[in-house]
Amino acid sequence: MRISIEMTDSERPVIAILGAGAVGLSLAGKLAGAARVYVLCRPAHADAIRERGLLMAGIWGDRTVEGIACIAGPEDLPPSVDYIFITAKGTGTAAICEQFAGVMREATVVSLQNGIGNEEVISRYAGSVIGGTVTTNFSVEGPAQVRVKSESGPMMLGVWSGGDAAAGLDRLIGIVRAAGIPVERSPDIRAGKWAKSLLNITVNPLCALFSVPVGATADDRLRGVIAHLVHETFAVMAAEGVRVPWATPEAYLAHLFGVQIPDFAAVYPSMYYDIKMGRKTEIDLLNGYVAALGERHGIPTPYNRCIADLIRFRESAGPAHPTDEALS
Ligand SMILES: NC(=O)c1ccc[n+]([C@@H]2O[C@H](COP(=O)([O-])OP(=O)(O)OC[C@H]3O[C@@H](n4cnc5c(N)ncnc54)[C@H](O)[C@@H]3O)[C@@H](O)[C@H]2O)c1
Ligand SMILES: CC(C)(CO)[C@@H](O)C(=O)[O-]
Repeated sequence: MRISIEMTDSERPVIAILGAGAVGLSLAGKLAGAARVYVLCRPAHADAIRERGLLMAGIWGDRTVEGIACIAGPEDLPPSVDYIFITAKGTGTAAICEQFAGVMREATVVSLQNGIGNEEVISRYAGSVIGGTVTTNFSVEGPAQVRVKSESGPMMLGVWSGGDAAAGLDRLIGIVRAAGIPVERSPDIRAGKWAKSLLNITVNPLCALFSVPVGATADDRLRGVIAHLVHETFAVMAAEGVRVPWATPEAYLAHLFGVQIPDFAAVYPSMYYDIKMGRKTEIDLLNGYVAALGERHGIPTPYNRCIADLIRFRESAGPAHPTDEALS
């Protein structure tokens, strides 16, 4: 299927997507059906988008999307932007906020990033902040070429901070839904970020350390480690007053092994690609975050601390495989 987007339609909302990787490019491909989309792209993706459009494959549809505008900085954006999505890794949030600080002051900024702490950083720059989670697997297959492989729930969006966030959220949910992305309103997005992080705290580092897909973490020899990671995280969440949809660690473990791991069995999580490409991971926003909070509350978190240290060591050892720097 070939989709052309009419870019002269001034009625369409204007959306900027900052970070054109697996999530950002896939989001751009879908949102282009309902909005004027501007994407902050590295040159390899920008050149390919200008030359032949964005190639999408997988469960969000097979298509070539034209009409996406690639930008190199805030100066390339139109004067008024309705929403800014941040889809860079958490390691790049502060730098992107600095670069786009002028535009963010007036905009509603949405984070779809994994881990805890991004919205706090964004709130220091943005007029309004919407927190988000996306429990879907995306990967970059080549320049401006993405595949959406599996999904285990809708995108969740909820008010984080700022006076205009509530009104902006209703409109945004309408736009995302019109674009064909499953999305729901989160009544408590702070808890929602923790709920999503449970999956990333358990499977992401193990898959990254051992170069295995998500399904491999159901191995009997890893289940005990995962159970400790979950118990520690629940203790820290309780101390923080965070209430996730599962009342006990056991209830979440049943969901993890019964639903989420089977849903993502064949795919590799984002941290696996970071290690493969020799990039810094989001471990400080996941297991490292749990360990740091545990220390503050006097809660022992030896499993999360150990996993965080193993990942930090693995990061310092460089790429796992030859890397295509142009796409990183
Ligand atoms: N990949 C997934 O399946 C998945 C699913 C759910 C959530 N997430 C989360 O979404 C976020 C994005 O993940 P991803 O897998 O798309 O990462 P990614 O590394 O594929 O993409 C991020 C992109 O942002 C770009 N970028 C970062 N800073 C930039 C800057 N200052 N200027 C220009 N470009 C910049 C990088 O070059 C990279 O291409 C992460 O927080 C991740 O944990 C990923
Ligand atoms: C859902 C998930 C584990 C699957 O890719 C994703 O959050 C990721 O890759 O980090």
